[in-house]
Amino acid sequence: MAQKTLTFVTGNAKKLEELRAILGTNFPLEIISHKVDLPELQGEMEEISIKKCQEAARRLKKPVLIEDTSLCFKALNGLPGPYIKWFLDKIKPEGLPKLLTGWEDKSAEAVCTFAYCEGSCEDSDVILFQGITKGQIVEPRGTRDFGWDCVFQPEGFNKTYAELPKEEKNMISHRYKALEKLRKYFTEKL
Ligand SMILES: O=P(O)(O)OP(=O)(O)OP(=O)(O)OC[C@H]1O[C@@H](n2cnc3c(O)ncnc32)[C@H](O)[C@@H]1O
Ligand SMILES: [Mg+2]
Repeated sequence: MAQKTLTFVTGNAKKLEELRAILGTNFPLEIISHKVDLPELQGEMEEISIKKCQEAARRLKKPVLIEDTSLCFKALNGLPGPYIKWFLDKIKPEGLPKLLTGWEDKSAEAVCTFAYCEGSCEDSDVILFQGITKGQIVEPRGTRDFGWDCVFQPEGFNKTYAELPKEEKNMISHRYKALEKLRKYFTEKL
């Protein structure tokens, strides 16, 4: 029998690459990707992910998985948070540590929220899987191939995400932690 599929809707090829590397072959569903840059409302992380998932389901008319990533600076009460994409776009990674110039506290949380919905997708039908990795915002170091990786140094490491080998990032990252919850859910369900 053909393997069941799960459609991951994202406009970001690096997210898809990490998801495939993290889930590997030890996952009961075949992942199909659908490249759409979905509109994102303003609000709290969870609310943004729920609405993004509902919009994906409305467009594709089948069960969908989406993901939204935030980078939350403690000194700024959680900002840029879900708006990190636009900060990065305008001020580039080197601008991010500058936002914290006036603060001694450079701590931040990388938060990944996957949202899955299967059927009618009322708010209560959307299931969330969240992973958080704590770290520090530092001057850019390492490769520049993925977002803010070069300015985020995870707790317990002296390398930024961008300096760590991909396999190592994928063993400790916010995305890994969220995907472990998702894996558990689908492994038990199927
Ligand atoms: O289509 P979607 O899935 O929304 O993809 P996106 O690129 O728009 O992603 P988000 O809306 O979640 O915005 C998150 C921003 O953070 C970046 N990002 C996401 N995960 C990252 C990671 O693990 N390391 C570094 N940057 C990351 C990403 O490139 C965006 O600029
Ligand atoms: Mg987006």
